[in-house]
Amino acid sequence: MFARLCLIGVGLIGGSVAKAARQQGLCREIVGYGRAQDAANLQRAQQLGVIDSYFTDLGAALSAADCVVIASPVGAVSGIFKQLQPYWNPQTVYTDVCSTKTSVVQAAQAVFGAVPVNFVPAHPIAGAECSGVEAATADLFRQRRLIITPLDNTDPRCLDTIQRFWEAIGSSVSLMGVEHHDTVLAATSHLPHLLAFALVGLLGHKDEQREIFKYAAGGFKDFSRIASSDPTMWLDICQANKQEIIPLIQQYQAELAKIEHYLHTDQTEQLFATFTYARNARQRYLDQLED
Ligand SMILES: NC(=O)C1=CN([C@@H]2O[C@H](COP(=O)(O)OP(=O)(O)OC[C@H]3O[C@@H](n4cnc5c(N)ncnc54)[C@H](O)[C@@H]3O)[C@@H](O)[C@H]2O)C=CC1
Ligand SMILES: O=C(O)C(=O)Cc1ccc(O)cc1
Repeated sequence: MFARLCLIGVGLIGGSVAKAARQQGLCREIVGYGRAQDAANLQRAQQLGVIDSYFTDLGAALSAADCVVIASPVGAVSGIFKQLQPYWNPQTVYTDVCSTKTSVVQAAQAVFGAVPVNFVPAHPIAGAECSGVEAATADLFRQRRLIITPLDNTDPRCLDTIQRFWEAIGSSVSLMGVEHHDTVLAATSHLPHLLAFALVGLLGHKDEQREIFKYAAGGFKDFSRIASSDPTMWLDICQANKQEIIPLIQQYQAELAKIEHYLHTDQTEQLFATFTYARNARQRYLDQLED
């Protein structure tokens, strides 16, 4: 499919894209690019056989690349577009894997004036609470969703290429508007991560925290897993999508206040109805996972 795949950022997601693309025979050569401070990580990625070679010189990394995947933290994307601009090649397909899409598209608009037709914004809805190339796996995206947020001017051939790439890796691809993506992901990904950070932080500050964590059951382990996620990555995501996240925090606070009120006033039926409604909603979520 590609002669040279260039990954800008070779961590959990970039490394997993590389492993999956290699396993499926989607490219002849895979190279990584990073800043001087990323060199040790890139060297490790090469040692692990995730990439064939790496560069800290962007021009060298991009040379002969027919596909470029930006797999850096959200906050680095604007700077990366600025660096890419002088080398931008109309024959190359560019894409990204970032968790927020409006910020990425706005960054491209700011640098290029209009989002280049050969840039296809994308987001794999798959990952983990761990980061780094050591955690990369070839099957991370298998049977997982991937959202592409094309723009009106996106070249259909580039869109088709990126869609086929992710399908070959095993993902189920959906197309969605850029802003709609950020609304949906704020609810199911960004808010839950914030809630996990908030709860574990709250408990961690308590004097009896050792006792609390010692006797935590499986439910706490399930709920708190994503509080092990990379704080830098989540800072970037939350800042980039705060317009969508803040109203959800407010709605969640209102929901908690309602539950608090039911408890205070012994409104058993209301409390039961609240739990039952949520349980049924989760069942609907589980049912559609099987579809
Ligand atoms: N971790 C997850 O579960 C998921 C993450 N994402 C998105 O994927 C992107 C990458 O996340 P991860 O792979 O988890 O992070 P990671 O921390 O494992 O890897 C990011 C890599 O980018 C490199 N990097 C940082 N700034 C750079 C720059 N200016 N130029 C070149 N390289 C740079 C770092 O050295 C690091 O190796 C993020 O935008 C994240 O929002 C998307 C789906 C799932
Ligand atoms: O670890 C988990 O359960 C995740 O939710 C991983 C994840 C993190 C960020 C994304 O944009 C998509 C998926």
